[in-house]
Amino acid sequence: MNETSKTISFDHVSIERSGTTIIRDLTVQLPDQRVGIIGRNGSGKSTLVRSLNGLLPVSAGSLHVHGVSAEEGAKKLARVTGFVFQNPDHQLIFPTALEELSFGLRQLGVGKADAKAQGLALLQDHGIAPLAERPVHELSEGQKQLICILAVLIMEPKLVVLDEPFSSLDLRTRAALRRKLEKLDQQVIFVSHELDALSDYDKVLWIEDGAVKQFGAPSDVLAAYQEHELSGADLHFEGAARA
Ligand SMILES: Nc1ncnc2c1ncn2[C@@H]1O[C@H](COP(=O)(O)OP(=O)(O)OP(=O)(O)O)[C@@H](O)[C@H]1O
Repeated sequence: MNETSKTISFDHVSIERSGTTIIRDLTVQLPDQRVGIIGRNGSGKSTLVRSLNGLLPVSAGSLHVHGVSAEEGAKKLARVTGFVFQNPDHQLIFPTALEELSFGLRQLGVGKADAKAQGLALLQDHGIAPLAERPVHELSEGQKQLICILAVLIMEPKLVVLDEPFSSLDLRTRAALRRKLEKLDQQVIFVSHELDALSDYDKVLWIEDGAVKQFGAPSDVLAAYQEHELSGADLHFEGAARA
């Protein structure tokens, strides 16, 4: 494996949504194992990370994710990048948790019985085996979110992208998942408004108006972001209103 194959590289990347350029001419290399992404509402964080598994195409520039070029297509990107959505209803497609977990493994060529056994073992590890056969639509938001995260982790992608996935999780589940993320060998990209959750990450990328505002050590970037966002008496909803 050469260096390029372990790195995310955005080179003068632009990304459009509904004809509007959201990410503009963004260049950054992300070789670090755990990278946090921060920025105001509407700054372009989700748009940026959605390009990593081909959910959104790059409209200009070049993107490489662990040796795969975005030009090779969404399917190839999706094979290296597991993506956990903000909203579980955008991710869950099967009637039960166990089917959701088994499906990914079946796609990777694992036999039916093995896939089921591995899915069940993972649910057991997280103390939620009783949810295995429950209809997904009957689960709480937090339970659904946990299933989404496990459905990605069970496939052991080279890159795990989490787009603000902890908002419905209780304290205990959050802490357990954080510990799990810490132990992962894969690269993790974590979009979050919870700055404390990123303080021990390797690097933090601050996105503003679809461009890199700052990229560096968490201690520097998180402090600069807080200072920038909370200083001044004229706090208003500029970021949230950008549309
Ligand atoms: N489907 C869409 N079509 C057109 N524009 C969109 C679409 N989705 C998002 N946008 C716009 O793209 C911009 C960036 O949105 P994005 O969701 O990437 O921001 P974000 O930084 O992830 O925000 P948040 O912190 O609120 O999740 C916003 O101006 C938003 O209105």
